[in-house]
Amino acid sequence: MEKLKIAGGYPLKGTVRVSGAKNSAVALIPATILAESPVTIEGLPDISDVEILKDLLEEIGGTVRITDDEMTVDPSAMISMPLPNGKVKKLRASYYLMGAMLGRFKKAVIGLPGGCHLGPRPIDQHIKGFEALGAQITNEQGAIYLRADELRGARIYLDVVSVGATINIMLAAVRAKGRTIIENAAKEPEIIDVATLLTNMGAKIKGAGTDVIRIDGVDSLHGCRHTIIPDRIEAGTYMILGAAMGEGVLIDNVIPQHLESLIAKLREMGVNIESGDDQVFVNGPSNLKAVDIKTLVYPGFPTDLQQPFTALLTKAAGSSVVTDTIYGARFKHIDELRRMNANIKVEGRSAIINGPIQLHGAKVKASDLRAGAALFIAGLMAEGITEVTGLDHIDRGYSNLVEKLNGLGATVWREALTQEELEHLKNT
Ligand SMILES: CC(=O)N[C@H]1[C@@H](OP(=O)(O)OP(=O)(O)OC[C@H]2O[C@@H](n3ccc(=O)[nH]c3=O)[C@H](O)[C@@H]2O)O[C@H](CO)[C@@H](O)[C@@H]1O
Ligand SMILES: C=C(OP(=O)(O)O)C(=O)O
Repeated sequence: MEKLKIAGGYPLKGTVRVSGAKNSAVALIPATILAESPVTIEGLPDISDVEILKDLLEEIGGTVRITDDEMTVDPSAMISMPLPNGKVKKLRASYYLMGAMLGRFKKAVIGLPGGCHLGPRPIDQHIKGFEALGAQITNEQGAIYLRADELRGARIYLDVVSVGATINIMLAAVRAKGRTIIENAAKEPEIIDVATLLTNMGAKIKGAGTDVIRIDGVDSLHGCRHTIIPDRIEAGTYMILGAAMGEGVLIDNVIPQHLESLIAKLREMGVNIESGDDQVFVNGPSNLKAVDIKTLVYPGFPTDLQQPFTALLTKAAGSSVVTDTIYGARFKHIDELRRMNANIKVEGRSAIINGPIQLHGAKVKASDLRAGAALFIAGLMAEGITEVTGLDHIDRGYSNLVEKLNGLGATVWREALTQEELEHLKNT
């Protein structure tokens, strides 16, 4: 096990290239199960979630080849192997194996997913959707058993706007008989990306990216080649970093329209942002103004950028309020930021940040992926050395982090944990 060491307080400058989107990749890879011939996905990020999904596809009989950032999956010999335990618990998106395997094999056994601990993360809307399509579902000792004699199209209204449920229902419905209509669907760009792949595989989907998606089931799907969209959360993380410490940071391979809510908030703080077709230039001024943010479903401010943004707000003059309406308990990074001298209070679903404060280097632990992002940003803002443990979380979502940060002029490196640190981590 390793920790990330950061020598903070130095300005950052230069260009950073954004990788393919984690939250697309983790749905596109399971979607390949639905095809009857090889599917190639280009531009995949080098993250552990992708590695684990590759292993899971191999466990069910797929042949997977990875070269550079391209993955080719031959799904022809796959079978509906039960996956009640093991790697499915290491990531959230293993739930997409349910929709994809139900669509192709009409049966699946998948353990309940893992992923970031952000408070309760039920999957009742996924189950409701599968049941509406005609599946019988039971939960036996933490594994979901799904079976259907036949999947039939249905009208499904989601009680909560859910990215995962929208994609999972789409995955099953492309192989159902007749028309499925998903109402109150999520509108995140990753949903459009998955719908684009499925359409290229021969599926009939209309309305992805709006709150009503219509799917006409087909008898079979075929292989194709697909290029993944850029990761708006990774791009947003580097924009926040550019605002905090940048003396001119160019973020390359980004779709600026995916980040309008973040761009608006950064401009409100006084950050200078210029956006082009697929690039955003960020220049962080020395004086930042406090702002309030409220996370919302897309196109609102993304919950996945709430934690990194909180780190930036420690530098802003005045009092800022951050409210997370999606995950009311997504504040595990706050105690760690306090260790670094931040002045933050948590009240219910909100964090109140008082600034400006000069952060100090400290030993901190990432409790989840974006808490990790908040901490490496804080480490780069702080005076002195910061050590971040919990890198397994950060490695789920940030491709080549050390190389990208050092490419901007940071001094960041990974170091093996000492025996004493390993013991301490086990006990906390
Ligand atoms: C792999 C992936 O894409 N992860 C993203 C996805 O997670 P994920 O798809 O799991 O998140 P959802 O959009 O489903 O969750 C949104 C809200 O709905 C609730 N809910 C969800 C499903 C359900 O069946 N019942 C229910 O009550 C959740 O607890 C949460 O409060 O969207 C989240 C919200 O943008 C992001 O933080 C995650 O990065
Ligand atoms: C919460 C996240 O991921 P996951 O849903 O995969 O846990 C995230 O990417 O910030």
